[in-house]
Amino acid sequence: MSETVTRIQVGGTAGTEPYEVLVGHRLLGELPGLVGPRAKRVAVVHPEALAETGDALRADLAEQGYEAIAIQVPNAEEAKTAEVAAYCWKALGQSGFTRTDVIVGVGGGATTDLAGFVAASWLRGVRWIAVPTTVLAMVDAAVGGKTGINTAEGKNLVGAFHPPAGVLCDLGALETLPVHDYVSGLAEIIKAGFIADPVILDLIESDPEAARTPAGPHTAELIERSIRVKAEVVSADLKESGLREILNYGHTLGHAIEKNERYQWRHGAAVAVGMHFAAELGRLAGRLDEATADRHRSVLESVGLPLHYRHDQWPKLLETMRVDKKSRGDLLRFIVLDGLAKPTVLEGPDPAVLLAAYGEVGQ
Ligand SMILES: NC(=O)c1ccc[n+]([C@@H]2O[C@H](COP(=O)([O-])OP(=O)(O)OC[C@H]3O[C@@H](n4cnc5c(N)ncnc54)[C@H](O)[C@@H]3O)[C@@H](O)[C@H]2O)c1
Ligand SMILES: O=C(O)C(=O)C[C@@H](O)[C@H](O)[C@H](O)COP(=O)(O)O
Ligand SMILES: [Zn+2]
Repeated sequence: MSETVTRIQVGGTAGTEPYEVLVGHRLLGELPGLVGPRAKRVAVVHPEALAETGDALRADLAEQGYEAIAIQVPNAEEAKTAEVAAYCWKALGQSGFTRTDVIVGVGGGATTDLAGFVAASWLRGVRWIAVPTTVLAMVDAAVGGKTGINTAEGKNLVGAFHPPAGVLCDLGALETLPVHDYVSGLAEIIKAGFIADPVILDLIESDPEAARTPAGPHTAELIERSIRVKAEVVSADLKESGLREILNYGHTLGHAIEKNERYQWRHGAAVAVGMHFAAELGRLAGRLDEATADRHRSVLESVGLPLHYRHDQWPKLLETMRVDKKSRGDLLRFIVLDGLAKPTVLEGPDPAVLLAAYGEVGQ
């Protein structure tokens, strides 16, 4: 029986190179074809948790005749540092990596962000391929070419737009993902539902418990729909000159929470609280109807994502939000909804409204 592989094109407009996101099972055989004939060397960047997978990919590529090395990096957010990037640069330098050689990032969003950034910065840009192994990386991080690392001042403050040459979403990888990480990825899926594709919300609401596992009946559809949302946005606005900002829904507060928690919270969990906040902000600013704001609470809670954060942290969170990339000068800017699937920018909200919105979130 032939297996279904869905191919979603990204880019190819406004002078950008097109590439494909493949979604299906047993896709790793596609990797050598994506690496291509020009490369002599391939570096497989993987987190500690995926040491076996990283080594298996390295061995496959070596069998195909490439000089393949594996670069193991820390799990999760600990990989997104200047020190770890420098460690990767050293490994590339020592193996004689040239402009025609290729980096493969296999792992969650933290690994693909790092691997993409290393690819963007090495020799001012080499080809890279993303093999996302978490829900979140499949539907969001690995697609669209935003790469980067954190600094002491905040999240993703250093990075580059450097799209991959291809993305392989092998759904089989999700079998080993802890449920906590699986659910964290649902936050970005729910984000895609609120900003662009409400069918996503209907599918989750039809059976929230099933949505929490890769065995659920709608897993592939939820992942594919979310990728299509992302693909459409980044194809129209790769460098975030406008439309792409909608993908930051829930992230202004979410990133501040992640920093405040020293990155011990998963990104998706922080973004879930951030979306709750954005919904309240939209409602209190007179943009969003009450039913849609309530729907944020119900759908996020139904899959086990958090809605609340510490009340006493507001002054610190506000300070961090000032260096959010959407800020312009002293002007804070938030993505809010004018209604379901109608994202828009709220600039310089009244501080009293901001505080009132946090009043619904803080505990
Ligand atoms: N570039 C973008 O557009 C973009 C978009 C969304 C999120 N992000 C970034 O993505 C990161 C979050 O990514 P994430 O949620 O995938 O978390 P993650 O990368 O931190 O991975 C979570 C944990 O799961 C492990 N892991 C990964 N795949 C596994 C598997 N198949 N089985 C078992 N363990 C596995 C990882 O090693 C890690 O310990 C954040 O840094 C966020 O900023 C980037
Ligand atoms: O791709 C984008 O654009 C996004 O904003 C997607 C977000 O889910 C993602 O977390 C992204 O890394 C945030 O980017 P940042 O520019 O706010 O750091
Ligand atoms: Zn995100």
